Amino acid sequence: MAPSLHPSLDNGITPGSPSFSGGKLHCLCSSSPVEVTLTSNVAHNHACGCSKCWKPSGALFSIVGVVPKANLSVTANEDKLAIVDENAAIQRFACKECGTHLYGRIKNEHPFHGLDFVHTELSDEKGWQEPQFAAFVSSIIEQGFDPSKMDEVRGKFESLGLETYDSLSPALMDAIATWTAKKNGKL
Ligand SMILES: N[C@@H](CCC(=O)N[C@@H](CS)C(=O)NCC(=O)O)C(=O)O
Ligand SMILES: [Zn+2]
Ligand SMILES: [Zn+2]
Repeated sequence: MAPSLHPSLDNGITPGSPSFSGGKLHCLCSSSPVEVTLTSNVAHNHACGCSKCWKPSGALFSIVGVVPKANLSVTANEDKLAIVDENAAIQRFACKECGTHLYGRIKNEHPFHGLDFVHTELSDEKGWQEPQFAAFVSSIIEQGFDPSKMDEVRGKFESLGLETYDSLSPALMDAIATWTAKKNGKL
């Protein structure tokens, strides 16, 4: 049996709606959940296998997309949030009670500065952009996944129509390289 990737991938992908214009995310606390309101859909939504992105229990991958930070606000119980790792490029704000990551923000100079990283599965609304690709796939081995089963994992993504990468997608890697070249005066 193919390994479980993520609940929103295992039974097929539900396409998002191009006219969807945002909604609310909640942490998993049964009382006083943290609420984040987004005023746009996400972009670049993807599966991430890295060790830092929040995954639901039992999932091998995170599903994470971006919104401009101006489109994100914490609208309830912000006092429950704390930064997971102050030194990471992405400062991930997690609920201190249930551990769910509500959003990740890039604090310093960075190609993705101005974008926030969010997990749309934390919303009850339908229409969020569907996952577009899988990133940092080989990183699941670092967390203890059996390397001999990687073909099954990549095959499952392929059957879903998603390309797999061991860093980010070519479009995002090109965006990072362009930013770096401009910073260094090469472009
Ligand atoms: N192999 C590493 C990869 C970590 C990594 O580079 N993650 C990417 C994708 S989320 C990143 O941009 N990280 C920046 C950060 O976490 O601040 C791991 O699994 O921890
Ligand atoms: Zn919580
Ligand atoms: Zn990640």
